Amino acid sequence: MKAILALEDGRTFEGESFGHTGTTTGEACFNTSMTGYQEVITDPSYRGQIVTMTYPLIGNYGIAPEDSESKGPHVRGFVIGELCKRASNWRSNQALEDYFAEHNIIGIEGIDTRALTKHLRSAGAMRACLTTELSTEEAIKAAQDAPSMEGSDFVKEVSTEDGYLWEEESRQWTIPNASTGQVGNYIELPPVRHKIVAYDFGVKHNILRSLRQNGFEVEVVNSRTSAEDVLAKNPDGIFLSNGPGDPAALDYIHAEVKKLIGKKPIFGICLGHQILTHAFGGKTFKLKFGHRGGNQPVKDLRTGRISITSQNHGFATDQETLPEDIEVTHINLNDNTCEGIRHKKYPIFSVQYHPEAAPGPNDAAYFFKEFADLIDATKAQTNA
Ligand SMILES: NC(=O)CC[C@H](N)C(=O)O
Repeated sequence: MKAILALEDGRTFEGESFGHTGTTTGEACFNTSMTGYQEVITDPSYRGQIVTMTYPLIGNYGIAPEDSESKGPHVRGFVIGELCKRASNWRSNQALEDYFAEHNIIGIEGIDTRALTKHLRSAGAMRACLTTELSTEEAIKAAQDAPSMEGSDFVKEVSTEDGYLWEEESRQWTIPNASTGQVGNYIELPPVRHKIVAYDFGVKHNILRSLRQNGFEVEVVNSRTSAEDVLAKNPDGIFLSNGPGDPAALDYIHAEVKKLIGKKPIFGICLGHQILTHAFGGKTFKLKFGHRGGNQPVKDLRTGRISITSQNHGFATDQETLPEDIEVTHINLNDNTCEGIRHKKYPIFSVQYHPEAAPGPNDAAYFFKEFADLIDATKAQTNA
């Protein structure tokens, strides 16, 4: 069916819908990863966004249940150049189109995603409307009437209702075993060394998996859990997850995290890093068009080492607002924005990017081990 993507500044694109039909609005953004569309679609941090993939052909390996980063899709709409009609992958059990139809997600193909991306890069992030039923004028109006990403709290929509213990399935996929027919190859998990509590602001499964694979037992809790309740569990450390929306709109979370500073080792990723920024008394701001993809260069200022990282964020820490006690440890080499911080006195650090990848490079995977080492050092100090 004919579909229209309209931006709030009046620019429009026409294409064909796939999956669901109807009308949806959200913030238009682009992701430059060459693979990993399923991880992007199911990453809760994309809540409220209409995502464009710059890679020209999408859907070629279908959907495989184990590759989802959460229980279902979170994007508000999906914009691509060309949809591959026939998925080819032995692990896939569904075509992207059918997955979208099942979950009521509107996709649009046949879009000049290069022109759209260049426009967003020069004009900045914008609200958008994706529709199969409105006229062009109506669609532009709907984009203009959509709520802004700034000030939006989407964490309350994606956090787990009840707490749970992460059960690691430790599966590393390989080709099917020819003699047993079994698919998947199970890796041995290390014994549990540390028990931590993870705040779920929209956590990706591969973060929980990476933590477990580094010797953590992970108890996941709702985003509204009080600092008192977390400390009552007496964890060895606390993890602050990624998540959607504007980090500045989460005062009720900043206040709880503030109470945890100096009490336990803390590690934060993406939204977790931005929440720590606020808890330290710093501020975040909206980037012009965000960092989303698998090739973002980050420099570790302490070692000079450069990592190619997986990223997905539209806001960033304002370095000028950080108090004396906080050191900027990492910067993005494309625009020099803050990508990592560390407390000078307490065992607390965070990164703006995604060491768990999924999708993207694994250069930064060492942070999970660093967190384990930091807890070891803290325990040794307390026992000394
Ligand atoms: N991946 C994330 O945690 C994203 C954090 C935040 N929602 C941002 O866009 O900056």
